[in-house]
Amino acid sequence: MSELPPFPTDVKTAPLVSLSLARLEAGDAAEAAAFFKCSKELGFFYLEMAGSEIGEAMVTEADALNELQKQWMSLPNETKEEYGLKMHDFFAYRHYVLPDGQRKEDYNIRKDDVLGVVSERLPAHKLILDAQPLFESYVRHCRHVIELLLELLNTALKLPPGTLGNLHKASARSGDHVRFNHSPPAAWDEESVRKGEHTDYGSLTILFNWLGGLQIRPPDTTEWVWVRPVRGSCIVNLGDAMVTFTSGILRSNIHRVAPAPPPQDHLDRYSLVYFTRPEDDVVMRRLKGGIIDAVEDSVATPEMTAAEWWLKRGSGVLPGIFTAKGGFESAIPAQ
Ligand SMILES: O=C(O)CCC(=O)C(=O)O
Ligand SMILES: [Fe+2]
Repeated sequence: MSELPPFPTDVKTAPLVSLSLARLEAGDAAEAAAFFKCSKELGFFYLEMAGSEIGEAMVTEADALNELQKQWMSLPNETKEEYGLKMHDFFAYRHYVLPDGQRKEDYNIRKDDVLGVVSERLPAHKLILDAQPLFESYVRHCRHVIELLLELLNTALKLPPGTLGNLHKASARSGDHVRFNHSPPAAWDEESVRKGEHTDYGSLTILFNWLGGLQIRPPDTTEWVWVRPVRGSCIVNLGDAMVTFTSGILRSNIHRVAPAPPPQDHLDRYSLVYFTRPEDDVVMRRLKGGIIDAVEDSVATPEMTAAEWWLKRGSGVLPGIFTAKGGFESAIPAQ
């Protein structure tokens, strides 16, 4: 990895706690309690990978996928568009034209293609197909982390054993995917920054970024604060599906990606995301059991399958839910 200019010290940063993957893997009760606390209060945390064999492998793989995505995003636009929305409504290359004509772009690659859950994979460029072993290893490692976190949440919520895990089996069809994100260096444009405000709509998200730019708006505030990238850690956040399943016990926090702050603002920004979603045929509604039974029915989500849900959210038809001031708001576009 080439050296990047540092994230600035004079900007306001978000109060994310840092949890250790190794300690969570080892069954450390205090770490598990800290995980449940931040899943309820902020819905975002750092996950430090050092000391975990799988975590350390993920850091190396994320760096390799970052290099790969730089190459992929450098392909001619016509080439990338061969894998665009005409190929698939969501698992595709997408772009947004900034006022200066440059493209903010992403590319969604589904877990079911990488792990062979579908018999026929969507077409992909040679760069992607040649990196199949890297993708497969990375997706399996992300799934290891996801399954551990779901199990810990299941225990903390006092749900019958395996409830959350059984809604998220890696071998079942789902909207899980890897995302490459690229933003070129660009002047701050309030409209495009605002357009990007969103909650994630899946269950859990694993994010690697190398430059600043990610901002969150903490609960009970109206101020956007920066999330500092931390080398050797990923950022994990909870999505709207966890809010629906738990009737609001868990939090899916609003966030957005702004141009990186100086002295990082002249660089192209890339990030690598793994989104987990419930299995396609899971019905999106509050779960029965554990401490969820004791809370009021506070999330008015129309019932539909997870497949309908992520397609609607992914195309912007269904607005997001997020807890800004303890209530539920819906006036944001989907991402
Ligand atoms: O690029 C980042 O840091 C965050 C990206 C993100 O929030 C998303 O793709 O949903
Ligand atoms: Fe997001």
